[in-house]
Order: sequence, then C-alpha cells, then structure tokens
Amino acid sequence: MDHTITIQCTAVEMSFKKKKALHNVTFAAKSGSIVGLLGPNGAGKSTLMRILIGILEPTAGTVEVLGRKPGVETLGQLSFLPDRGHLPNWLTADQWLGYAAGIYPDWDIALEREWVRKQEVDRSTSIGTMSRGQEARLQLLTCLSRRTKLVILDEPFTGVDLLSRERISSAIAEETADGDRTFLIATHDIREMESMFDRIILIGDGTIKGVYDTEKLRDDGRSVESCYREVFA
Ligand SMILES: Nc1ncnc2c1ncn2[C@@H]1O[C@H](COP(=O)(O)OP(=O)(O)OP(=O)(O)O)[C@@H](O)[C@H]1O
Repeated sequence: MDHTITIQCTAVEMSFKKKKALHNVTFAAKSGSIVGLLGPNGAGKSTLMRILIGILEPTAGTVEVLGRKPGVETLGQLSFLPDRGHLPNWLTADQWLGYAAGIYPDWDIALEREWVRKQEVDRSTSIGTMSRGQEARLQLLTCLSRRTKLVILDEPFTGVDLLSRERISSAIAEETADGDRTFLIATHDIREMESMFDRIILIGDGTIKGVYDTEKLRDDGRSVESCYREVFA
C-alpha cells in the first residue's frame, strides 16, 4: 500500500442505463494535498465522488481510497459533504453537534470548538430557522470536526458568503500545510477558491480534460480560471 497516495482511480467508467457519466477516468490524489475537481454542470463530479465514498459501484475500472476498494471501512475513515442534504431541522446547532460527536468515533471536540468560533455559528440557533448559508456552514464544520485522513466536499460553499468562504478556505489550507489530510473539493467558485488548491482536475462530459499543479500554473503566469476557460469555453 502506497501511503503517499490517498485516492487512485484507474480507467473508471460509469454508466446509468444509456447515459455514460464517466469515461476512462484516471487520476491520483497525493496525501496532504488539496485537490479541486472542477467542471461544468453535469460533468460527472458528484458521480465520481459517490464512487469514491463507495455508494456507487463503477461499471469498470479500479478505485482505491486510503489503500482499499471503497466500502463500509473506507466510508468510516473519510468525511463527505454531499451536494444536497439537510440537517435535522428540529435540533439546535448545539444538539446536532452533540449528536454528531456521539456517532463519529473520530470527532475532535477541540476542532469542533475552533470551527464553531471561526465560522461564527450560534449554537443555540434552531437548524430549522437557519438561512441556507448558516446551515451550509454548520454542515461543513460537521465534516471538518472529524479527524479523518480524507475529506470530500461536493459544492461546500453554495450559499456561503464571500468572507466566510475565504475564512474557510484559508483555514483548510493552513490545516493541510503541516498535516497529511487530503481534501477533494468540487466547486464552481473557482475565482475565490483557486489559491487553496495544490492541484486541479478538470472534468467535462465525464472525461478528464486536464490535471494541473497550481504552483506550476502560477509559475507560468496562468490562473486556474484562465486554464478552465481555455478548456471549456
Ligand atoms: N442516478 C442517475 N441516473 C441517471 N443519470 C444520472 C444519475 N446520476 C447522475 N446522472 C447523470 O450523469 C451526469 C453527471 O452528473 P453529476 O451529478 O455527476 O454531474 P456534476 O458534475 O456533479 O454536475 P453539477 O455541477 O451540476 O452538480 C449527468 O448527465 C446526470 O444527469
């Protein structure tokens, strides 16, 4: 098992009846890196993430996450934020966090407190009365309060205001700087998020259109946004 690679996909295919959602998807994500998964609507980002967490079985190809085929064991070792999903609206933020702390063995209470402070979450607020952005921040901090080696976030910033996005992305970048936690993040907020990525994977029509190291892009005087435009415009 190669401990320096957290995700390895080789020639992955995914078909839903006649629809081919992924075709020949091959890439690796190194441990401790922040990888952006970028592409237009319907490109296959969420499908790929569902395969990585093990709730979808690819039609062909091989996938290794944390050194194993995705399944119940790997699911317990990663945090996943789905693109759609709601927290129980009858609980307050405090009750929800207490519940999450009880169900996740890797919950880190110090990390939870830090994220609650950073994201300015009012623990006494009932989830049912939260705005979309407030609930999104609570969902995100639920993922980030676990000590998992892999964090997969599908559109984590939808509804989150600009300054909160910046606070969250710089905190994630700080956290990975001296750790071996790996992040795979699908987002359409390229301009605000591009500085946090070590590597970007561009995906369109279910195929990988390019994989770029962002440092190399910057050295070449290019931005993630310009690269995205070149590939998809
Ligand atoms: N369960 C399913 N059955 C049939 N088709 C599906 C299913 N899930 C996804 N698809 C199709 O696969 C393609 C990829 O969808 P996916 O949700 O992975 O895209 P995405 O890149 O996450 O898009 P977005 O940026 O809009 O969230 C789409 O054409 C979608 O309609």
